[in-house]
Amino acid sequence: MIEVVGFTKRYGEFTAVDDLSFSIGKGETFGFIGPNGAGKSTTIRFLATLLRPTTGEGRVAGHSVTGDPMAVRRVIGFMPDDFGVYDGMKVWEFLDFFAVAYEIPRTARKKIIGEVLELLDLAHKRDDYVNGLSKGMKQRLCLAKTLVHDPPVLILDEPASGLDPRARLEMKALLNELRRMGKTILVSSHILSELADFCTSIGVIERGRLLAAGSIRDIQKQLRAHRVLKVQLLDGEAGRAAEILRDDPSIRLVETFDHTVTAEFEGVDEDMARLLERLIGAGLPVHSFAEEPLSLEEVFMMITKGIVS
Ligand SMILES: Nc1ncnc2c1ncn2[C@@H]1O[C@H](COP(=O)(O)OP(=O)(O)OP(=O)(O)O)[C@@H](O)[C@H]1O
Repeated sequence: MIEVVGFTKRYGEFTAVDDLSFSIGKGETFGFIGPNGAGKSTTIRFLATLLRPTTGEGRVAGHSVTGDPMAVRRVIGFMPDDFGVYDGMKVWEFLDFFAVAYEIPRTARKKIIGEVLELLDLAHKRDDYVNGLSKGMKQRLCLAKTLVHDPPVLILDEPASGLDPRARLEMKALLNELRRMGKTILVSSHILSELADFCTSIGVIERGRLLAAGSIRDIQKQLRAHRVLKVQLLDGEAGRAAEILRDDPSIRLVETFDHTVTAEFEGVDEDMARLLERLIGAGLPVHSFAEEPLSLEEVFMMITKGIVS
């Protein structure tokens, strides 16, 4: 549904985005991750047909971003990172304004606006003035306006930025709902935990370059050499377990804390089974023995440190 090929954007001598390529399949939720200034908004504005590339091409639902921007605009819902709302406009008028811009016939508009307000839990605010809404509600309203023309693709630039924890959770639930509705979503953030739960794939961008892209599982697979093993024992036996682990060629770093031993593991699954056997065989009261899944934060740190590419 989204394809970016060799996108580069230069401002004078400065290269904001350098030869970026990635693609996003139908129904995927793609998390576009990178620190401030990495080039996320530049890429997003290009895909939203608001910024001309220095070089490169993009396609959304088969339409060329530079060749047929009007067709692209019809199939995307775009939420910018920084949006304004008009003074003296009511919630329903704001949505009606965008519905008119998308040439939705008058007869259909009322129904669509009602449905979108319902979906975004804003129905009770229908006749309130937009500038009197809380930040979280304004953010939801901006998401609502991206949906009035029922686009198959949503391009959302930091939709949860500046929200309090509760509003962030609500935004997350909404994005999950939109994914269930079959939308293809590109969502950017510099807060990883925000994306970890619901993205099917990610792209990591830093200083204008894409460091990794693909499904979270594939990226985690590349990191298999850096697996972490966590063993919990009953009272006072962590030291003895640590000794046994240290002695094994599949283990690198070992740390103990309280009743827990954490070890960096470099072997294969069979080595892990053998380790458990050794611990039990030595009579140690193993309470739990498991591989620690890598969090998205850890994956990101490894990628940006150049450990994987
Ligand atoms: N119009 C412009 N002229 C010059 N430099 C620009 C312009 N727009 C963006 N940049 C620079 O390009 C780089 C990428 O900016 P961009 O806004 O895409 O980053 P970002 O990843 O979206 O960051 P943030 O999370 O802070 O929004 C930054 O160094 C920025 O200062």
